[in-house]
Amino acid sequence: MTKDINGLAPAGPFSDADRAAVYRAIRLRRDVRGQFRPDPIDPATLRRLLQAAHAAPSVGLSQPWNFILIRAPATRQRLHEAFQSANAEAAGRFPDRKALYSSLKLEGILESPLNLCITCDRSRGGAQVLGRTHDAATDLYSTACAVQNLWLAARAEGIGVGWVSIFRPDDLRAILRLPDHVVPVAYLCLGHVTELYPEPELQAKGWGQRLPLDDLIFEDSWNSPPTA
Ligand SMILES: Cc1cc2c(cc1C)N(C[C@H](O)[C@H](O)[C@H](O)COP(=O)(O)O)c1[nH]c(=O)[nH]c(=O)c1N2
Repeated sequence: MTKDINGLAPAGPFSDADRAAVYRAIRLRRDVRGQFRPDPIDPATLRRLLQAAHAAPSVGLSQPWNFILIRAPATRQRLHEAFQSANAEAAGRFPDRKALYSSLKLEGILESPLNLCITCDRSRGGAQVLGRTHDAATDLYSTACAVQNLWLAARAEGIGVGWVSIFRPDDLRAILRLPDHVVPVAYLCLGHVTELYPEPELQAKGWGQRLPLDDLIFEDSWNSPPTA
């Protein structure tokens, strides 16, 4: 990219086609549980996905993430068992919808060719991090930004991503041998996909619905009426 004399790069809008591609990736990104193909993700593609994650914004440029690539079948088996145990407990938290809950597939730990845990090192950047001085959670938010970057890039690459959060955190810590200062933010299943739901799967299966955007927009304060 060319630089101007102040060291800044041009920042005009993308071309129509490029803009459409960005919005398309956002619109067509899905959480994937059951559509993974078993063929591996080639190293160059995986590298692009990790580069996309690593390009995320982070508080004070602290880049608190690490990427744990999980391929070993024995490790995945243990994680799958940890999921099953937590998921059985979770089903009991929805007594009125237990049958529907239990019918949902909520992970692809064993079917996907790659699992990836994105962690947040809460000590990264030292005791004081610019921008984190008054909100300690901002390192976790930064890590979530990395997850979303990867998720969108993966959609563009034809790689499905599924986020699995139904684990007892101590199980994840023990299996992945995480030190105390490292938080497992996202456990992801990755693999090629040829078909995706056109809408959130949880919507297609009657668990929930996307809320109308206009109901979520306030002006100036929480108590203002919706703008619509
Ligand atoms: C922090 C977090 C945690 C989870 C999820 C997402 C996020 C952001 N999602 C995926 C979630 O169900 C999904 O994103 C929504 O249903 C919307 O669907 P699409 O992502 O648009 O397909 C998810 N899905 C699932 O099957 N098992 C899970 O444990 C989780 N956990």
